[in-house]
Amino acid sequence: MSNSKNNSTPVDAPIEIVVADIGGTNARFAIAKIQNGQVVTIDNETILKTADYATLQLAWDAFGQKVGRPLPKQASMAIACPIRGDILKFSNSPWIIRPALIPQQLNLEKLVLINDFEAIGHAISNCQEDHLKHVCGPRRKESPQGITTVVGPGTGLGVASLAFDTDKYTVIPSEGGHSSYAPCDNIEISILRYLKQHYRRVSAERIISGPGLGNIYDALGANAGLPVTHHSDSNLWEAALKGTDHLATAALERFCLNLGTFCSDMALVQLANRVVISGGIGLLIADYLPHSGFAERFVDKGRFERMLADIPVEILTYPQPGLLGAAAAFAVQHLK
Ligand SMILES: Nc1ncnc2c1ncn2[C@@H]1O[C@H](COP(=O)(O)OP(=O)(O)OP(=O)(O)O)[C@@H](O)[C@H]1O
Repeated sequence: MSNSKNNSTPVDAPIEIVVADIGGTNARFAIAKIQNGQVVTIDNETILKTADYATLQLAWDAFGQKVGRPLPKQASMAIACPIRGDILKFSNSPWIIRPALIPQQLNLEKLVLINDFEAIGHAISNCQEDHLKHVCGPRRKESPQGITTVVGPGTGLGVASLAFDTDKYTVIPSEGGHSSYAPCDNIEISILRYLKQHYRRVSAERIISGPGLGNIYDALGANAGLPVTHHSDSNLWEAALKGTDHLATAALERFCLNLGTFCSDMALVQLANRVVISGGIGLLIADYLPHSGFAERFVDKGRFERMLADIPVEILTYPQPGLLGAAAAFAVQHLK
């Protein structure tokens, strides 16, 4: 399961914890076993729709019923919002979390709360190499050192950086997905113009996310004078990837171009020497992206083109990285 960088010699008794990855669309739960600072197993994986539950507590209870035995009294939760202040509000879901009340509400003795993208950072550091698929740039031959930029389109657009120092790593969360959308050509300027009619401010997340494909599709349609609007994100993604709707496929190609620009923008900001793409959408486009215009856009940075051409870009294909990352974050803290 893990090739964690933590070296611990004593043999601890294994402990079981609940791990959760709470996004804007999905609330994922599982039971993880941890021993000697390593994630040993992750079982009972359950994916619930956040929209089906009024609160985190109700979703937690539904998970408990599915497991069918009392849940462990320790938990690690990755949450799609900044972990700051007395009240945590999601950008893309009506759930509200009061960290001080959770232990009592969920009958917990120990709780670790981390940003969902911080969890992805831990997952990247703890997954096996075969869960990292090469997209473009040189193929990495050695363990990463220095800074890895992590970009994850899902319901929103997560961004973090991972700082590796010999056998240790630090995850630095950010809210980079809310930086302003930067159009690169006339088509993208027309997409920005269209979206400005609907949003006071157009952040990168409005384009580079699951719902972003719908925004691009509607904008391309409106700009071409076509009477089209999309109705369901999942149908649109399916049509785009299968090639059954040529406008959806054009929107997907534009999505990949914008993802390329955004990834290299973030790599420059963080002075990274590696980029990893994650998120539900990363997984969805893992086979499409290497054959799209992504790579060309990634290096299209004027005087910095050669620097970007030397950066390997990979996609994290581990199926539930938020759960692995939440478990790994708990394991790191448990060792301290
Ligand atoms: N078949 C599908 N089912 C659900 N969502 C889909 C599907 N296909 C594409 N999508 C898009 O993917 C998004 C969900 O992505 P993901 O699975 O990463 O969710 P999440 O973890 O809740 O997101 P986040 O962590 O960014 O809040 C949806 O908002 C939707 O736009």
